[in-house]
Amino acid sequence: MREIAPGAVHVPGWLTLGEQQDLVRACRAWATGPVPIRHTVLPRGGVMSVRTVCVGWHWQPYRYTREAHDVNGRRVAEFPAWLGDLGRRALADAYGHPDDGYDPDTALVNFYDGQAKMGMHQDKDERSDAPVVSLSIGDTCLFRFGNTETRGKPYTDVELASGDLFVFGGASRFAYHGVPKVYPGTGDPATGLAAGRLNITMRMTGLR
Ligand SMILES: O=C(O)CCC(=O)C(=O)O
Ligand SMILES: [Fe+2]
Repeated sequence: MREIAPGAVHVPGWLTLGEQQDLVRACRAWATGPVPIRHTVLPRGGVMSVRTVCVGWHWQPYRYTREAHDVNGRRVAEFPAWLGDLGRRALADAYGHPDDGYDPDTALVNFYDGQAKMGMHQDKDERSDAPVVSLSIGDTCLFRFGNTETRGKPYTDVELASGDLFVFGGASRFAYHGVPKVYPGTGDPATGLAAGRLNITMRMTGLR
């Protein structure tokens, strides 16, 4: 466990192998539908290198809706109760105190192949300042965690490996962060993911 910045905590190896296998299975099912996983298209036409499927609420830059209007118009899969339980347990373990009613209602499931990256950004489309809970499975990545003012320095580079938990809330909730690099071939195929990196972020949208 390491505090990267106030409210930002990295917990290496938080998920068991069995939990990682269960999450890989769940993400595989979500990736097929009702809204299939896809490369998100940005408003100015750019295409994200990461592939994303959403649960609970659909994120499309830069808002949440129930239906995936930029994919097939269908309503995304329900956010399952077990995932909320996992999110509360994650938060309690990362912060070392009970979760004060953390109730995530959306998860963004990102799949990175060996070339995929994510630029520095803030998670700020939620109407809530509740923490973001991030779980990583598969290949290790370089995760850059910065500050709330600018995309640039100061930032801290952290390696997120399979099973790692990262929580950012409080003073770090709106910090810029990104994934400059994935290290292909570093994951354990026993998770069920033969290649690439899976990242699941749970959030509270504040919507209803
Ligand atoms: O892949 C990660 O570790 C971060 C993903 C992320 O920042 C996001 O989905 O907003
Ligand atoms: Fe993010």
